[in-house]
Amino acid sequence: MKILTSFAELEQLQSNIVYALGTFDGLHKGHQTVIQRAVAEAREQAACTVVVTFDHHPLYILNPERCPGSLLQPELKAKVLIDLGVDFVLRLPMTKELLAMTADDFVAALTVHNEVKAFVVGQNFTFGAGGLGTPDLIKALVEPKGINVYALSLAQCPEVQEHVSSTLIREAVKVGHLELVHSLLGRPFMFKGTVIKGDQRGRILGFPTLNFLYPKEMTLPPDGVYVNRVFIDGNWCEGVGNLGDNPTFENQYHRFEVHLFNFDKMVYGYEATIEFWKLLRPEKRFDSLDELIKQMKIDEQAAKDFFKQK
Ligand SMILES: Cc1cc2nc3c(=O)[nH]c(=O)nc-3n(C[C@H](O)[C@H](O)[C@H](O)COP(=O)(O)O)c2cc1C
Ligand SMILES: Nc1ncnc2c1ncn2[C@@H]1O[C@H](COP(=O)(O)OP(=O)(O)O)[C@@H](O)[C@H]1O
Repeated sequence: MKILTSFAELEQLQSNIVYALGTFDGLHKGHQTVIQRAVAEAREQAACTVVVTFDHHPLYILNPERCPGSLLQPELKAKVLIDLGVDFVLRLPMTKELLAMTADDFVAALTVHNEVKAFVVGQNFTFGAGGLGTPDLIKALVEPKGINVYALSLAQCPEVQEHVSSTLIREAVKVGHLELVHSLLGRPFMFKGTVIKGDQRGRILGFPTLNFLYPKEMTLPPDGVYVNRVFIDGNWCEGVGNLGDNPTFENQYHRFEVHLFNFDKMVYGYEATIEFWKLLRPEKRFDSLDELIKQMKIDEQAAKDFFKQK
């Protein structure tokens, strides 16, 4: 899969194209339906699939304070898109100029220089200046040229009787409903980070932990203790983690740390991917180390039981 970042790079593409359009934050089940349809259509038409998306949410430019947290970092997003069979991603930098581009100009930029076979979008997709571009507008502009437009109905979420949306998933992450999030994403909620040095206290407590700074652009789950799986040093490991600022101790900072079962290696500086499977309990302040250790043992057993029953 190749990532393009400008219309100029897109123009160089010689092959027939099927587009999937969307912001696609999280690549949830609804997004996956749109992209899978584009990939299938491209195969039928001997075309390549180009997913057109943006590097940031529009509010990142318009009103950064209100910009929602992301559900998937770019590197992990690329991996999901590769697994879906996508050939190209046109990841447009979100800028004032792009936001001012009319919907007609946006469609023209995707069609004037390329041989396009089809567009696939979700029914509620809007784009272009003022969000005035709709699936019907794409149809009006390109169907006369023999280009098919498929506006797919929205994937429904049986758990809450609403359609699957990035907003719904963000809200579920923020309150710690990680099992619902898992079901709506079709995979666990995850982030990627680098192992940093902590206070070197974990090993003394009998619970060495990998420490990470939680990525600030990502939607933040509540502080608490989680069942996790971690990809590190080429393997997936099960574990139990804590997100928070360790109120039992003085002079702490907000971080995520995870104790892995069946792991015994020094991995400072390594990259890891951390999955969140379930919130076990809120973080709390303990009056003594013994009480904290006693609770960590209970947490460890709860996480092991979770994986055993899965
Ligand atoms: C399963 C688990 C549960 C934890 N729960 C709490 C907690 O409720 N309150 C707290 O202050 N710290 C909690 N911690 C964080 C520990 O205080 C921390 O891992 C320990 O102090 C080691 O820190 P270090 O890795 O910086 O050396 C938890 C850690 C783990 C692994
Ligand atoms: N089972 C394990 N789970 C997590 N980290 C482990 C484990 N065994 C060894 N380690 C290593 O020990 C380090 C954690 O030890 P710890 O005393 O908690 O130090 P720190 O506070 O720097 O994280 C990790 O960064 C990792 O390299």
